[in-house]
Amino acid sequence: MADPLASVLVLENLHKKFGALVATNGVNLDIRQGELHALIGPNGAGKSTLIAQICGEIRPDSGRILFGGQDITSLPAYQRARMGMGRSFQLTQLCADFTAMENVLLSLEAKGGGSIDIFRNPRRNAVHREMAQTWLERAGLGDQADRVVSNMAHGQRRQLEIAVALARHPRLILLDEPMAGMGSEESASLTALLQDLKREYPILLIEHDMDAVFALADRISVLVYGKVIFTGTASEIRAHPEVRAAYLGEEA
Ligand SMILES: Nc1ncnc2c1ncn2[C@@H]1O[C@H](COP(=O)(O)OP(=O)(O)OP(=O)(O)O)[C@@H](O)[C@H]1O
Repeated sequence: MADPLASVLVLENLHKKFGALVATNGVNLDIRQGELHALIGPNGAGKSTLIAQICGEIRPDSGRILFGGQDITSLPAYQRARMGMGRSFQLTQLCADFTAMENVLLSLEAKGGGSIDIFRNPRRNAVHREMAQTWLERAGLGDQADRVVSNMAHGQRRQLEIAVALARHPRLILLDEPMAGMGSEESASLTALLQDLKREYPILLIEHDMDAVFALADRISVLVYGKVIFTGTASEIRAHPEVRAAYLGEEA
């Protein structure tokens, strides 16, 4: 049973159907303080549907979601974001015509709940610029502040999405396939960034890149047909016959 004090996020017996299709079938999962927890599973296993329920984009049919010990099952997505649920989307959420700096500034302004006036208030702008620069540096983009997003490489955009999430002081970071579409060099540099961030932020990582998963995850949960069939460390996952058969494509 998950300890709500040690766990930043707890999913209790979540169910979700789309018509007759069972996408989430009694999922129990907890993300603990200080861990990177990876969620893996074959295509169509229900990973994105689960993350959409965590974020509040899809309402579960039954079950509960606790965030920081509070029941958030019926809260809308924007309130969950305000409570510190930071998400990096599979599809980019960046403003392509703005610079990296401006994107982080927008995120800072949104966190403060103020009006979006990054181009008008010079004094606040100076303070926020300094803060935004810190987040850009943290995400490995210290020298890219004035780069317009549309001119950035794919991997840099994913790093910028992380800087945008960090600027909101997340209590949990949700990453939905951050390595998708990356070459091996970009994946390696994002893996190094996440290695660094996971010491400070609990992270739920959905990822098909198993090298990254095995390098990063403290625990891994395997989702098959909407059900978590096993949760364990990388070596436990590798040794588990049912997981090897169901997911790693080997004979049990
Ligand atoms: N809005 C929807 N309406 C109907 N069926 C849906 C909807 N969203 C997802 N599904 C179905 O639910 C199942 C789980 O899909 P989901 O996208 O969550 O899987 P996934 O594990 O994220 O897959 P992938 O790894 O390919 O992204 C699939 O069979 C999918 O077709």
